[in-house]
Amino acid sequence: MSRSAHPAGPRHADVFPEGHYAAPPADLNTLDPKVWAQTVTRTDDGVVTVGGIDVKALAEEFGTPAYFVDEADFRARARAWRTAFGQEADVFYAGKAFLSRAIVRWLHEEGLNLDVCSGGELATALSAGMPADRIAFHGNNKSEEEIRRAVEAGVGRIVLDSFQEIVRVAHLAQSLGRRQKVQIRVTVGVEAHTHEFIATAHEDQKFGIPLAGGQAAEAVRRALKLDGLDLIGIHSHIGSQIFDTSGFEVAAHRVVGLLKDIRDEHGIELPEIDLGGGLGIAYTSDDDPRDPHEIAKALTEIVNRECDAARLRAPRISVEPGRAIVGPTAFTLYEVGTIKPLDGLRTYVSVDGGMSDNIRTALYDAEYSVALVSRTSDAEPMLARVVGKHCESGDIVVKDAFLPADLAPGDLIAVPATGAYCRSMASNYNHVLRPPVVAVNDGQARVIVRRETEEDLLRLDVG
Ligand SMILES: Cc1ncc(COP(=O)(O)O)c(C=O)c1O
Ligand SMILES: N[C@@H](CCCC[NH3+])C(=O)O
Repeated sequence: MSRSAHPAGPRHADVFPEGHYAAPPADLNTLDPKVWAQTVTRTDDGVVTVGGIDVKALAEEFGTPAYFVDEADFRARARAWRTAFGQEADVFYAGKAFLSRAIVRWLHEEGLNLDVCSGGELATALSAGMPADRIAFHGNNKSEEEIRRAVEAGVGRIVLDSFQEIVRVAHLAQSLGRRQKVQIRVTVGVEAHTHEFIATAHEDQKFGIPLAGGQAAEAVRRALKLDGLDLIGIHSHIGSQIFDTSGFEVAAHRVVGLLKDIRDEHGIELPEIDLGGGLGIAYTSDDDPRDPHEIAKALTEIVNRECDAARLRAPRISVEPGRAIVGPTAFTLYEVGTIKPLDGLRTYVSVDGGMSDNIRTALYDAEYSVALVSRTSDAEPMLARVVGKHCESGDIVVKDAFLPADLAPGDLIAVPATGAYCRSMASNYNHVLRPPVVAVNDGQARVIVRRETEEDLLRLDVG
C-alpha cells in the first residue's frame, strides 16, 4: 500500500472563507464527541474503536462500506428521551429514520413507542414484537390495504392526513366492526428553520390539514360525526433537523388553540396532542443540539401554561424523535480507493460507497464530518471532497473535509452521525449493493441487517 503524500491544494480559507471548514482543526486525529457515538475512542496505537472493537477488525469481519451502530448509545439516547418526558407523556420513535427488528426490540425494552409510515414499517414493527397499541401509523397517502392492516392489527392510532382519509379510515374501520383511535395532523403555519425539503408545517406542502381558513376545525367536525373513528387528539410535525425550539413552541401554542376551539364548539376536550419529531443533531462540530430534557421542559411548560389560561385539562403529550435518537449512534466505515488531487482545487477521495448509502449530501446539501480511523497521521491537512463510486458528479458524501495529506488507498475513513436517514434511504443505484448494519456493544459485534448480495438483486429481476 503506497503512502505517497498529496499536495495540500489551496488554503482552505481562500476557498471557504467562513464556516466549519474555514480553517483546519488543530488536530485531525481528535474525534469530537459531539459528532461521534458515545463509545467511539482512539486507542493508543491510533486505531479507532467502537464498543471496544477496533475498526480494522470490524472492516475485516464485515467488509466496507458498512454502518456500525453503537447499541449502548442508542439505548442511552432512547432512555434519555423516555426519562425526559416521564410517565405523563409518550415517546414514539420515528421508524423512518432507521428501522430494523433489533431496533424495534431495543425500543420496546427501553419503553418507547413507535411511529411507522408504511406497510413495510408496520410489518417490521409487528414481526419484532412491538405491541400494536404502541404503534402510530402515519402517511399522506396510505393505501386502503395499509389502513386495513393497521386497523386489523389494532394500532394505537392512525394519524389522519387529509379530508379523504378521514372518510376512508372511518369506512374501513366500520366495515371491520372497529372504532379506530385517530389523531388529525394539522399544519400550523410555522416556517421551520431547516432545509426546505424537510420543513413540513408551512402551508404550501403535502402534509396535514391547514389550521388556516378553519380547515382543521372542519376536519374535526367531520371526524367527530363518523362512527368508525375515535378522535383522540391533534398532531403537528414542523420539520426535521431543527435546533431552535421556538418553532415547536409556536406549534404547541396553535395546537392548544385548536383544542380550545374544539372544546368551545363541541363541548369535548381531546385528551392528546402530538408535537412530532424534528430535533437536530450535530453533523459537524458547529452544530449544537438541544438536550431532550430541555425540549421536554419547554414543551410541557408551554402546553400546561396555555391549557391553564384556556381552562383546559392538559392533554397527554407525545413526541416522535427519529434522528435525535438514532442519528448520532452510527457511523459509516469506508475504504479509501482512488485519490485524485486537482491542482488549485481540491483532492477527490473516492470511497467504496457513496450516494447509494448516504443520499443526504446530494439531496439536502447536508454537511458531514469525516476522519481517518485506521491510523493516526501527522501529515498536513489537505482539502478533500469525499465522493462515492457512482456515475454521478453529485455523488458526494462529504463536501468539504480536512483529511491528512498522506491519505492512501486502503486507509479506512469513517463518516459519523449516519444513523438516521442513510440506511433507510439507501438505494441500489448502479446496482451497488446496500451495506450491512452491524450493532456493536461491549466487545461484541453482530449483523442486524445483512449486506445485500447480487443474488438479492437478481431475485427481483424476473424478466
Ligand atoms: C410525522 C413525523 N414524525 C416524526 C418525524 C421524525 O423526524 P426526525 O427524525 O427529524 O425527528 C418525521 C420526519 O420528519 C415525521 O414526518
Ligand atoms: N429524510 C430527511 C428527513 C425527513 C424526515 C421525514 N419527514 C433527512 O434525511 O434529513
